[in-house]
Amino acid sequence: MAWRGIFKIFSTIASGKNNLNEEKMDFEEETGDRVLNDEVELGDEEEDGEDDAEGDEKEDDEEGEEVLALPLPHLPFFPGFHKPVQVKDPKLLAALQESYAWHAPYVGAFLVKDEPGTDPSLVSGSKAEKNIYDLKGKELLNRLYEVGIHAKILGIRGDRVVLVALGRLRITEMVDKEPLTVKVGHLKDKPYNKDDDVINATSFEVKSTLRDVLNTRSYLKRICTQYIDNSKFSRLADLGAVISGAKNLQCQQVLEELDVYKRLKLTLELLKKSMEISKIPEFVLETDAKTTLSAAKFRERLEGNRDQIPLHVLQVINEELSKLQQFEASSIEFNETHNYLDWLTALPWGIYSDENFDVFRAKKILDEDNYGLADVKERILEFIAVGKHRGTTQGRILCFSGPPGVGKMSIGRSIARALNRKFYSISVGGLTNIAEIKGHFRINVSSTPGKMVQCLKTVGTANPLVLIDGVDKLGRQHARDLTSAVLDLLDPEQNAKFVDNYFFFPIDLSKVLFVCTADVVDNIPKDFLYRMELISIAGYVADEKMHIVRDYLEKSTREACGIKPEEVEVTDAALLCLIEKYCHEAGVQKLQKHIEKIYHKIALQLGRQGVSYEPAIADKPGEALVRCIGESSKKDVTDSKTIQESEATRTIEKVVIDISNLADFVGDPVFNAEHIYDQTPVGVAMGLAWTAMGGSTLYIKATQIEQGEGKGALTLPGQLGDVMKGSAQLAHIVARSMLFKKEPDNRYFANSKLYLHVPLRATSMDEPSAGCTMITSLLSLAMKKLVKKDLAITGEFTLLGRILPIGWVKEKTIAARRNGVKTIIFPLANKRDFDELATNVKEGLDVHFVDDYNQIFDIAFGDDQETGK
Ligand SMILES: Nc1ncnc2c1ncn2[C@@H]1O[C@H](COP(=O)(O)OP(=O)(O)OP(=O)(O)O)[C@@H](O)[C@H]1O
Repeated sequence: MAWRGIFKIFSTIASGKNNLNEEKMDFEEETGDRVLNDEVELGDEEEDGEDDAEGDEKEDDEEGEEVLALPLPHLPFFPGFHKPVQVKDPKLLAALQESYAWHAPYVGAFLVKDEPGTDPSLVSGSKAEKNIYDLKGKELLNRLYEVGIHAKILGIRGDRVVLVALGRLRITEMVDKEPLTVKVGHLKDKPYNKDDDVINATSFEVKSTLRDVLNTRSYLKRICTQYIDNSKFSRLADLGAVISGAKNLQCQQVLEELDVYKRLKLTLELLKKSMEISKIPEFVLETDAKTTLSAAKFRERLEGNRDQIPLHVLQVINEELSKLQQFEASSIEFNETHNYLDWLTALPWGIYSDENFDVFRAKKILDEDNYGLADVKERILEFIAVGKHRGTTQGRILCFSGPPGVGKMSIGRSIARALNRKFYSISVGGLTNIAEIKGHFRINVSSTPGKMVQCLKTVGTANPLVLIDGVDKLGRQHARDLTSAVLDLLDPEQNAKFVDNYFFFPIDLSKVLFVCTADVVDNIPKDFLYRMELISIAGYVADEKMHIVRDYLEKSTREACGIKPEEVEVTDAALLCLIEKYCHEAGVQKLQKHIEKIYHKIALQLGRQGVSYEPAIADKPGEALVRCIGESSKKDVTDSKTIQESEATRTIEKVVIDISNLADFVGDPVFNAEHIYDQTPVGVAMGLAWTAMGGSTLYIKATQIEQGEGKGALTLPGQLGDVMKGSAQLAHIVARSMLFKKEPDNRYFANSKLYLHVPLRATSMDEPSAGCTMITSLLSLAMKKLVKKDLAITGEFTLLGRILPIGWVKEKTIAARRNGVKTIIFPLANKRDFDELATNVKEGLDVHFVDDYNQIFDIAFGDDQETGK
């Protein structure tokens, strides 16, 4: 600290010496580099004659003065104080020298804001200083706080300029770009009544806290004490801010506050915090070894961000540290308090990662982590771009919906990476108790805080991206209070004051960015829905899965298993077989599991693989010998000495996985209930459905269970929901009237008791889109005609003969492609939905859009259709 030197300069000014340049030189010689620090110096309040605010004055009373703008990268300073500033911009320095020489030694000094994207509460000079010297004109102007100090140059030596602050001012406009010159308006404090009890009481408290702080800093006490008693309220507030040692943003807030009462309050808070911090080291000296060690550990943790810890938390820390001192080191109370302090001091108070809004970088990251999903990525880029304009991404909650394994979590992780936020996920589906969110009350040693606090401790920053995984699982199986606890987390009104039961004081979660995922949107509790922006991910067709497995899943699994690319080859045919025959899913979760299974087996085989004594037989020198694992695994060399000796001539036998040996790694293909028939038999038609697992194909099957004159009836599976039951009955009526038109003599429906089977898995979403498929299967049975091969039909039918649109067009189309469907019939009203799909999803499909069942009839039972007789 350069306070001794500072005091000398102050005395110089106070003693009325005019040759400040000379004095400054003495000062520098005596204090050396310390003058480079951003220390401020107490000047003579009366000498500069400013800031006589008590009781008078209007704001901005002197408009229009032009001054050079001097950026202050570290701390603002206050009227009545002196400050040496290093000026690194040669043009600005020359201009300052000229002003000084021409006896117009006035300048505007403005604190530099941190770089855009940096959290303003994370104050650090280096961040502010970074690149500031490259900025000119408007760019520089935008990086300066508008409110600054009107200062007089007292002397210049080299690139160091000594200033005394005269008063506050505000930039009104830019006059010159280089060096930056601005027009300013002078600011005066708002009028106030100096006899007011409240302001007097506050100033009294400021003085007393200031004295307490000074008692811990004897080097300042001597210089400052006289000013405490003699300063006006406004100057007292400024003095307090400086002595508190607060960082730039907090001091800037004091500088900008023209209401003297509010300024005193701000300063009081800063001083109290400074006081609390100063208590911690005192304690450490007084206690026993174990407690000292613990306290030292806690103190060390707080070291970096002391100033960012809220006052109420500091108070709790100090109280708990005092308690710790009173307990036996082996007592339960000691351990309880120790745990509590451990949590308290491990939280990232005021530590934020710098948010990055660069959309080009974000796009690169999203592409690096996730294949395809162009529309989803575009939405995310929009989200980031809006965040850039607003200065924050807070307040909007994205919710990714879609079946398992479509990459919802992976996208969330990429957003965190793109925004430069830490990532943490909380699966709410697995929560059983509100305490998992809100924490346990501190009643015993094993009590812990809730997930959110655990998250902050784990990630080490106060602004992570937290993925709430499975919001659709809330509500149904959970107690109402757990659901509302999660809701409070997401609510910007509530989460700034989130109270974890373990701490019992508010923790600010307002800087956390929440993103949610859900499998089924319809199951998301309503209270959540209206806060969210839904982005759905439908699933992947085979060629997309091929890219994902080749470029992402295989690569990451191979790396995780420590296998080199040259040691293994999984052929395209094997991967395609895996996709088509083993993994009938919308996402790639099963595929990932199968790839892991394959690679674990490969790792074992490579581990068992012997070492060849012969030189590698390869086309090119150094190339690995490629041989099928079946042949090679017979070699079993176990002698480790021999292995070491033969390292130099080691032959890597590449494991090749093809269709022929795929089953050795993943077993036989699984039964695919979505594709049972190559050609559906009479009475069976294929429909398209949507379930929580994504789109799927399903077979609707009509069977005759009884025959006889006048026996016409329809029986349905018991598990069918009301909507589907209604659809089936309507389908029976429509099919009967259709048959009468097509084959008037056919009395099949009148004389047959039928059973209409709908697969259980398709009935979970009780909806009417299978209506047209039901009619078709009934007609197929009645006319003994096969339905066109590889045809899937979806559409709701009304009694009036209209075909109504259905939902989940993308999901259903993907499911159709996955199950070898060649022709799809969609309602005409869904044409637009289909047209909007990506080309690779629509590829190779013959799609018909209809608004009348006759059109379906013609496609399904066209002239070339075989009869099933
Ligand atoms: N488009 C994609 N590109 C690359 N990898 C993907 C893609 N989609 C999914 N994956 C990968 O598939 C795996 C499963 O994805 P993820 O866990 O993100 O799915 P999810 O939709 O969140 O599933 P769940 O609902 O079961 O939680 C991850 O390894 C993920 O990286």
